[in-house]
Parts: sequence; structure tokens; C-alpha cells
Amino acid sequence: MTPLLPHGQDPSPALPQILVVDDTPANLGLLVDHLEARGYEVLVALGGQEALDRLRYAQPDLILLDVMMPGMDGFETCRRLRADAQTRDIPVIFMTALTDVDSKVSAFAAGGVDYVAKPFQIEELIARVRTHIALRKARVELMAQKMSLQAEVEARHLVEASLRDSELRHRRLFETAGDGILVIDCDARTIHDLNAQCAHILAMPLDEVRGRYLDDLPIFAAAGDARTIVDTLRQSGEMKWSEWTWERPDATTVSVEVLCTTYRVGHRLLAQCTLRDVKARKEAEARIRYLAMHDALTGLPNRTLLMDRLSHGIARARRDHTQVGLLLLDLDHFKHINDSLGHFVGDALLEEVSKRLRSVLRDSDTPARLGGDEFVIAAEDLSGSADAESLAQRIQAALEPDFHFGSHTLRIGTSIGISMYPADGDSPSALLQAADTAMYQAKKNGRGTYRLFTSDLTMAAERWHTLSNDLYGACERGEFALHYQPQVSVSDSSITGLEALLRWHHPTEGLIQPALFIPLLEEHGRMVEVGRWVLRTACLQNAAWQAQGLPKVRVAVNLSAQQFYRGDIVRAVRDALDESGLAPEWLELELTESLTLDDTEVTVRVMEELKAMGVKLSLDDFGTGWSSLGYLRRFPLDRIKIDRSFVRDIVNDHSTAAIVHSILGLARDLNLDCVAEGVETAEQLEHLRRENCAEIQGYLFSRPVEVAQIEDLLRQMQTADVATLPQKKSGTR
Ligand SMILES: Nc1nc2c(ncn2[C@@H]2O[C@H](COP(=O)(O)O[C@H]3[C@@H](O)[C@H](n4cnc5c(=O)[nH]c(N)nc54)O[C@@H]3COP(=O)(O)O)[C@@H](O)[C@H]2O)c(=O)[nH]1
Repeated sequence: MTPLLPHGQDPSPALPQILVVDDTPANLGLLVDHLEARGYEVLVALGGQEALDRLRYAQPDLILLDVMMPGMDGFETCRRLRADAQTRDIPVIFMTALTDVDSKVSAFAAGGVDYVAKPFQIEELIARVRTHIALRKARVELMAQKMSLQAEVEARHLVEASLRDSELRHRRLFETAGDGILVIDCDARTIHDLNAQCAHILAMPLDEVRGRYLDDLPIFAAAGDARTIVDTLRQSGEMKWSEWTWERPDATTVSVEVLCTTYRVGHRLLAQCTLRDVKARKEAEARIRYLAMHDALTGLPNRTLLMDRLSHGIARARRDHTQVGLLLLDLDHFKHINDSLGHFVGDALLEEVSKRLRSVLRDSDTPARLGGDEFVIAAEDLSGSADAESLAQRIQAALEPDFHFGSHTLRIGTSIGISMYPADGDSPSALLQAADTAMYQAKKNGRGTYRLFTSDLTMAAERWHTLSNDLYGACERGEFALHYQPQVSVSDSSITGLEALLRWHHPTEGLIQPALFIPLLEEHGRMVEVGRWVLRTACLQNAAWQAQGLPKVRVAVNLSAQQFYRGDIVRAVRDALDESGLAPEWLELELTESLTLDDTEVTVRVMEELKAMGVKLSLDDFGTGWSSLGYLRRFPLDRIKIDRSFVRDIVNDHSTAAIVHSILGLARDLNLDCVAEGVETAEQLEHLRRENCAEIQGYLFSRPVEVAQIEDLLRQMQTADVATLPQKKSGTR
């Protein structure tokens, strides 16, 4: 064991260490003295077990082991040392007085390396000790050498294995790469190697390409002289072609992007070229270009492409002295369909419309979708506006038949505005502006029509835009008012109801009729907010009349589709009733027939919620819509209002009279009340009286009038004897 050294003293090289095992302390003392005197470090143990214990912590170079010891004798101790891997190699010299052959044999059999007889000659013992320590040292050094040799071999194997791995990995990468890889030997000007993808791009078998001269391959013929390529590679170390196109042996054409870089292997200069097929990139670019130019839903050209085609069309027409027509289409009621039936049906309708449009167009016509329900057709090579008009008629005819989507059957009209090059503008944007103006006019004239642009329409369009601006804040500025038109009992001329009709007191233009500004409010999404104001005002007014003790009559408020589907109408009605204190039975909501387009759960549910509150529901403009009569049974209605277009012709036209007769019969069968609208003459009234129509509304009794006049009428009703209707008209018309 290495003794602790005083501070500052260098440790001497480790001394050979000897463990002496003897149960006789006198023997031990003697031996220790001799051994230490000869430069050995000595450990001692007084018995076999103690020796084994010490050897757990020490690794002496030699053990001197007494044979005859109490407890575990020397032989047994030696056997145990040999059995333990940690002590197996420590040489053991037995010291014993037994000198018979058997004892000596036993000593060697137990694993001893030598034997000294007691009493021993100290010099002999020292000589044996030195020899065995030298032998052990030599053995240890040999083993160390063997081990380092083995470690070296193993390390080399490891490096070789990892080189093989790396080579395999790179080979695999090379072979399975998505890009083609071609290795050129710049000195021999041959193909040194290539991967399967490269062979695929070249459309040549791999083995046929490997080793070939560059000049023999069509790819290099396409790129230029092989010698020039190699020279450039030699000089600059790299080369790049963004697109390299050539015809392959199988007669197909391929385009690749190529990047070559050189590297040295030993004395050879190689160049690795990566060939990337640019077809996928070109397809993606084409797709992006397509998406940028087309409408994703219908696949029709979008505004950008339309404007481009239009400007080319105008240029051609200028050259050929022909005309270009621009038709701007707006699908009537589309917003309503989208809101009520959902975007799925809305989208399906737009797709179907685009198909039908395509079916009536010539190759030289460009259909486009600008967004929403706005479609445009640019028609080239026209000889005049009559051609554009006949195209408009063909389009309207194509869109006329019913559209079927699942359980929904829809009919959709189109308003079309037409502008012509050169008459109405000589640029795409001027033509589009003119067509837009004409389209608004077509819509105003009654939907489902077309209109050619004329310069006076510009003024109408300008007025439209001015009014749109003026409408902002009109409600807050108190510019809206309600007029009321009585609904009257045919039997006794008493007023049964008052229809609330919205009026706009424009600051400079005076009173503006709702037919002009309600579509504007709808267009700008303001009808929900203004409709709420109408509801609230009508309820407060009716409650105030009742509070004044005037006869109780119902007040009828018109609801637009926008209010019904987007405005949380149930809550708006409840708020109006709560705030005014009006009993619900005195409020009637007039729903237009177009609302019944959607006879789905939503419509029925909202109607039932309104009905459950106790308000009355009536169906306005009855007979003008295109929905089935079946909804009359499904919807919880109280009243239908026969549209004034029927009343107008009721006296002169038999078939109209027959329709009104049927409507009244149907209403009776379904237990619905009926009001005939637009009654202007005594003859119409008489006809309706004969048909047992219970109530009428129209100029014959009164136009819509201001609050004060309605109050007069209600007071007259309180006091005067009720006269027949025609007599009543004199005071109020
Ligand atoms: N959603 C809302 N719609 C409203 C509201 N206020 C009005 N309107 C709708 O605007 C349309 C035009 O209304 P208006 O100009 O007031 O015309 C009404 C009557 O003046 C007119 N009428 C009544 N009697 C006669 C007649 O004998 N002859 C004749 N030529 N016209 C007559 O009819 C209009 C009322 O029609 P209706 O509503 O169908 O009962 C109109 O569609 C209004 O609904 C509003 O607050 N919200």
C-alpha cells in the first residue's frame, strides 16, 4: 500500500508490494524486516481469512503464504484466491516446514507457483520473490500489450464498420433521392455514376449511361458542348441551369433544373450534378396562375381575367370595327336564398347557374364571376346592341327553369345590365361601370328584366349613390316617420287595422317613398336596425292611441327577409311590446311571400315563437310569389293579403276574378282571414263584397296618412254613424 507522504515530498515510483500471511508474529516480523530492507512494501495477515479480507482492498504483486495455520490453512486459502477473478493472477509462494513430496504436490495443486521450506534461507526466499515478481511483471506487460493490440484491432473494425455504414447511408440517399444525381468525371469527360431517378429523367437504362462519354448523351448536346461545360466546371467549380429542356430517346420532352458542383477524389476531379424535374413546380405555378385568374367555386374567370380578356376584346373590336357587349347579371333574391337556405344551397345554385350560362355562350364569349351573385359575360364580335339583347334573352331563358337541390325547388330570375363598346365606353372599367348602372336600373324596373345602358341612367345611378350616402344616420337624425293606412271592414266600414308604412323626410328632397329607399337599406344591411325602429314606433303609437281611449285596432308592421333571418326578430318584437305595453293581439306582422321560400324548420320555428307570444301573422302580396301553396297549411298564419295586382284586374279580367275567387275559398277552408289590397274603385269593392271578402285596404278608403289624420279617422269612427265605404272616401282621399 502506498504510504501517506509528508507535504512537499515527491512520491517515489510505486514499490513492489508483498502480502505475507503467517500465524506466527515472530516469523512475520522477521520477514517484514528483510523484505522492507530490500525495497519491498509489505502487507501482513495473521491467517487465511484475514488475508482474503485484506485482498478485497489490495492488489499485491506477490503473496507469501504459510501452509500450517489454524482455521483456514494455506492450501485452502490459495484455492480460494485462485477461484476469485480479482486475485487469480497474484503469484503465491508457500512457506512450510512440510517437505514431503505430497505436501509439495498439494501446494502446486492448490495453485502455488513456488515453495520454500522452513526454516528458509532468506537469500533464497528473496531470490524466489524477485523472480516471481519479475515473471508477473513480464506477464502483466504481455497481457497489456495483447490487450492494446486487441483494442487496436477492435477500433479498426469499428472505424471500418462505421465507414461501411456511412457509405451505405450515402449510397441509399444517392439511390433513393427524389432528384436525379449524375457524377461526371471531369478528366475523362465520362459519366462516373448516376442514380435511378437520373436514369428515369434521361429515359435511358442506368447501365447504358454509366461510363459513357458526355458527348454521346443527348442531354449534353442540348446544354451545349460537353467540353465547354467541363471547362467551365473546372474554372468556376460550379454551374447552374434554371431550366434545361431536351427531347428524350422516347420522344418525350423533359425540363430540369441543374446544379453542378465539383469535388476532388484523390487526383480526380468529379462534378456532382443534381437534376430536378421542374414539371411539378411548373404545374404548381400554373395552378397558382389559374387560381389568381379564376373563381374557385365555379371555375369561371374572375375579375382580373375578365378585365384582361375585355381589354384584348376591345383592341380586336377597334381593329375589326366590331362591337363588344358587356352583360352584368345579378341573381334576384340570391341574398335571401343564401341567408335562409344556407351557403351550401347558395353555392350549389351559383355552380348550376355558371353551367347554364356556359351552355348558351359562344366560344368567343367570356363568362366571369365577380363575386357573390354577380356574373358578367363579355361578348365579342357583335354587330350591334341587338346581339347583346338576344344574348340577354337566351341567358334569362336558360336560368328560368326550376333549380332542384335536395328537397328544395328554386326559381331564380336575373336582372341584366348591358353596356356596349364603343358606344358606352372604350375601357374595361368604363364598360363595367355602365353595365352596373344599367343593371341597377333593370332591378328597379322590376326584377327579371334586362336594360341597355343609356347616358341618362348615369344620372339615376348618381342619385342612387347620393341617396345611399344620405341614408347613413337618417334614423338617428329623426328623418324617418311612419304613415298609417287603414284596413277596413267591408260590412260596416269600421277600421280594423292600420298598416304602418315607412317614410323618409329627406332634408332637401322632401318625402321619399319606401320603394326607393328600402332596397337601399337592404343593400347596405341597415334594414334590421331600421325595422326595429319601425316595430318600436308602431307599438308605442298604437299603445298611445289606446291610452287616449280611441277604438282599439291592430297595427300591421312589414317585416323584410333580412329582419326575419338575421335580426333576432323574436327578441325585437318582445322588446317592442315590453317597452310599449301594447297587448300582443294588437300587433300584426306582415311577412312577404318571398319569406316562405324557405319552408324549413327555421321559418316555421320563428313563426311559431312569434305566434306563441300572441301576435298575429299575415302573408303579404299573396299570389305573386312562386312558392307552393302547401306552406299555407304549414305556417301558423292568421290572415292573407290578396295582392293589389289581382284587385286591379278583378273587374275586367275573368281569369283574375277566378283566381281571387279561389284565393278567398282557400282562405275560408283554412280558416284564414283575408284582406284585399289596392282597392281603388267602388266596382272593385262591390266585386269583393259579392265574393264575401271581409276586409279591404286601398285608396278608395284612404291613402297612407300621417298620425294626426289617423287619429281623426279613429275619432270619427267613435262618434259617427258608420257609413258604407264609397261614401267614406270623400273626406279622406
Ligand atoms: N320591410 C318594410 N317594408 C315596408 C315598410 N314600409 C313600407 N314598406 C314596403 O314598401 C313598399 C312600398 O310601400 P308604400 O310606398 O308605402 O306603398 C304602400 C301603399 O301606399 C300602397 N297602396 C296601398 N293602397 C293602394 C292602392 O289602392 N293603390 C296603389 N297603387 N297602391 C296602394 O301599397 C303599399 C303597401 O303594400 P303592402 O306592404 O304590400 O301592403 C311596400 O311593399 C311596403 O310593404 C317597412 O316599415 N318595412
